[in-house]
Amino acid sequence: MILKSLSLLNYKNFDSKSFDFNNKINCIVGNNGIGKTNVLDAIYHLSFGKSYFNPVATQNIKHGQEFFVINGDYQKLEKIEKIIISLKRGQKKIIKRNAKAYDKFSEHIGFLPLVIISPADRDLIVEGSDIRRKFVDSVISQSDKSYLDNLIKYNKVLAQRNALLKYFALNHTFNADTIDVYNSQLNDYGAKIFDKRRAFLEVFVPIFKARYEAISNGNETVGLVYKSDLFDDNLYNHLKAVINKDKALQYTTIGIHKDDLQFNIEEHPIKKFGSQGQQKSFLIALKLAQFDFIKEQSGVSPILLLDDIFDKLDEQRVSKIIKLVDDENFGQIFISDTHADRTENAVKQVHQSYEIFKL
Ligand SMILES: Nc1ncnc2c1ncn2[C@@H]1O[C@H](COP(=O)(O)OP(=O)(O)OP(=O)(O)O)[C@@H](O)[C@H]1O
Repeated sequence: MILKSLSLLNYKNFDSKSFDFNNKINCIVGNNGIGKTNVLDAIYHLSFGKSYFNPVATQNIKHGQEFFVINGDYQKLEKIEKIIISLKRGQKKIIKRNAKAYDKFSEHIGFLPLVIISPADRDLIVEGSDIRRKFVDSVISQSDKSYLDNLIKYNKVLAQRNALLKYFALNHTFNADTIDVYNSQLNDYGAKIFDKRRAFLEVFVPIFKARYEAISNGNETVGLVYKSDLFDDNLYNHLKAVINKDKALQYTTIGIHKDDLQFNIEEHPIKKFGSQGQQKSFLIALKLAQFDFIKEQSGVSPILLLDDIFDKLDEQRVSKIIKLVDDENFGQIFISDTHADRTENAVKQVHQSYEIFKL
């Protein structure tokens, strides 16, 4: 799958900008703050219907403007697919594929598989469990529609149960039967999500370990450990057992929305015990494993976005990373970097087909 061309209108710092891309490697270079990451984010937007960096949709509209439009022409399985995303202040975002608007954005997820590696990935290590759950959900969702459906349904019921707990507290009342209906629904959707997460990690962990070993030359052992209350008992029983706590706190304290993925190095949390270099290698391995997994599941090479990952790395490592991604396994790659020479030198050593876009 190839992004042939991209055009932006009022997207972040761009008024109007168009690109015709190379089928293999595209390097977006320029000074700090010029908009390199914004170009990658626009490409991310086309795959996921939202920004990777700024979750507030309207903040992606250029200051002082009323709307943005992102236009991407893809070649996928010999077909041209035209994707347009537009957002006008005060209105709902629209995603169109070949001029037809999607009813549900979730239908689009996975159609244009994509993996991004960025300095912002550090949040996966330093932030709370929700970021790691989102990572797992995003990897599985790109190749499994029913997973995303179940997740959306689970979250809907969860919000209803939480609203009900608040209502009970406010009105000093309680109805066990209504809560029980929600408990059953959460149990059904939760079990499906738990099973998928467990099955996914069984396949994903060995891929991740192999990627880490290649980057670190096999010097350390790393692990990903899935933590979920559902390993002990089913969600229905758990929800019944914690009802007094839930009533007191007015929200649902147990369920797959509390699952976590522990990142370990030598069996200890990498957040506390990993060096900066080890943490960076860990994140790159995680994302390359995501790439491998999606490719294996979908049969399509995801687009790979490498945002600023060469910063603070010496030339040898830059070449090593480019070499790593430049086997035939990989499809189209987008690289952003402040150093035009550094990127070009590294890229031309390993591939003849590349394009440099100077912003
Ligand atoms: N909604 C917006 N309207 C106008 N400008 C915006 C908007 N959102 C972000 N920007 C601008 O985009 C620029 C940042 O762009 P980006 O992060 O792509 O830079 P970069 O080239 O990747 O920089 P660096 O090398 O520092 O990472 C900033 O100047 C910021 O002010």
